[in-house]
Amino acid sequence: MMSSPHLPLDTVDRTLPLPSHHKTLALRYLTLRLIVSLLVLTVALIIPPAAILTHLRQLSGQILRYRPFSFYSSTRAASEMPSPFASELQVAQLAVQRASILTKRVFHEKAKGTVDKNDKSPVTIGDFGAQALIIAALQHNFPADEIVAEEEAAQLREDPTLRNTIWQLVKDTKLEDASAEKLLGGSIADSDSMLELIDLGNSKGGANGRIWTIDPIDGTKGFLRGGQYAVCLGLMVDGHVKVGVLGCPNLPADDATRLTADIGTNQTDEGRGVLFSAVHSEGATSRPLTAGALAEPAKPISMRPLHDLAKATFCESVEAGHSAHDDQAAISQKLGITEPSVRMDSQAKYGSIARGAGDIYLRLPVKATYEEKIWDHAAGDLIVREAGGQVTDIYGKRLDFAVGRTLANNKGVVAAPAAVHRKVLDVVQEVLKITPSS
Ligand SMILES: Nc1ncnc2c1ncn2[C@@H]1O[C@H](COP(=O)(O)O)[C@@H](O)[C@H]1OP(=O)(O)O
Repeated sequence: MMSSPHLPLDTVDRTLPLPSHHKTLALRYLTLRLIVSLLVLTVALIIPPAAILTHLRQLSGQILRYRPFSFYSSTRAASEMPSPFASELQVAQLAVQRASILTKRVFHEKAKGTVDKNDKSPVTIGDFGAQALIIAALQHNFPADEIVAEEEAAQLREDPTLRNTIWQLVKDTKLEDASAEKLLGGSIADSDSMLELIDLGNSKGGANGRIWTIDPIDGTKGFLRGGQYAVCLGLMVDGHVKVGVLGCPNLPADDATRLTADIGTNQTDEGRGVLFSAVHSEGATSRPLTAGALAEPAKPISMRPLHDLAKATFCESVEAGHSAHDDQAAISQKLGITEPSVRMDSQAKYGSIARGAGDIYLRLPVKATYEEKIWDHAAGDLIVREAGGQVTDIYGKRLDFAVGRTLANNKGVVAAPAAVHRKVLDVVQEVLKITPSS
């Protein structure tokens, strides 16, 4: 009987002898299968199945995370799934790094010792310049995203001299790494484009979609005196902060440096500059904010475990008009803290407690009507929470970034390690006479 490709398999006559070259092929095939089976058995006996799975996950993660940039360095362990915000984090870090370079130039060229400290023009120049550079990077990479930023360009449209001063700085400020600079979109085309970019920061904010928050120079007084200030960038998705980056050019680069006072006032740049970052559910990190910052691996940071609240270091604003120093002193005393508070400007306070250089940050309201701005808190709030902290307002509510350009649903800020936050909040409420119903 002839076998036919159209016959069902079980009708083929298997008793027919195979041609000899078929026999050789069959023999080779069986030998190969035997060798493969033996290999699989050996591997399975030596390496536990979980390890094989982990290896496969690592391999797929590495392939998915591959970026053709030499400076790219993810903070996630290789065994984890790729971060959904990897490119946002990378762009945000580089954008903050580039803007920080501009602010340092402004300080050294236009502020340091040369002007009356009442002259706010270095702040204006640094603010507009840093905002333009950050928005240019965001616009290049995520053109559909909205932006809530502090500055608008109307003042520059009326002042050609100021506009030109800023443009000269903006067009000359670049990252050292050419591929990183290219990733951010390179130079802005001209000064008109710069003004248009600055004005893109006019989103109303809210609970829907992707919205970036920018404070180009947070802590203007600190910036002017050569003390603490921060370049702040956060990404919110549907009202929740997912990525936060803080460039703190004047904080000590070494995470282990404990807070004493406004460290770094008018010192050189040597050993200073930190880039704090956090991605929701992925932890917080720090790395030196040097020119080639992202070449350095990011180090995970965490809040200091506080076994004895009396030994806490608490920090607060320098400006008495920004937070109630007297209430904060009373709280500190009730907690048994004997060390004086550490006063510093800007969101550098959030970064400092997140890396365990300090422990508690209190920002108790001075004016009942003041609404905190989302760009003053978005990045810092995420960085502290991802480092093991809790951040609430004085009523114990999480900061609500979903209601517009301000934190209209919150009053004040209480940030502390999660394990002791409730205790700190109890004392805050006792001193402020807040009852659960108030
Ligand atoms: N009455 C106030 N209460 C709280 N924060 C304020 C008040 N007035 C201004 N600020 C904000 O404090 C921030 C600086 O905080 P810090 O004291 O921690 O450095 C500034 O961005 C400033 O916002 P703005 O730029 O709108 O004036």
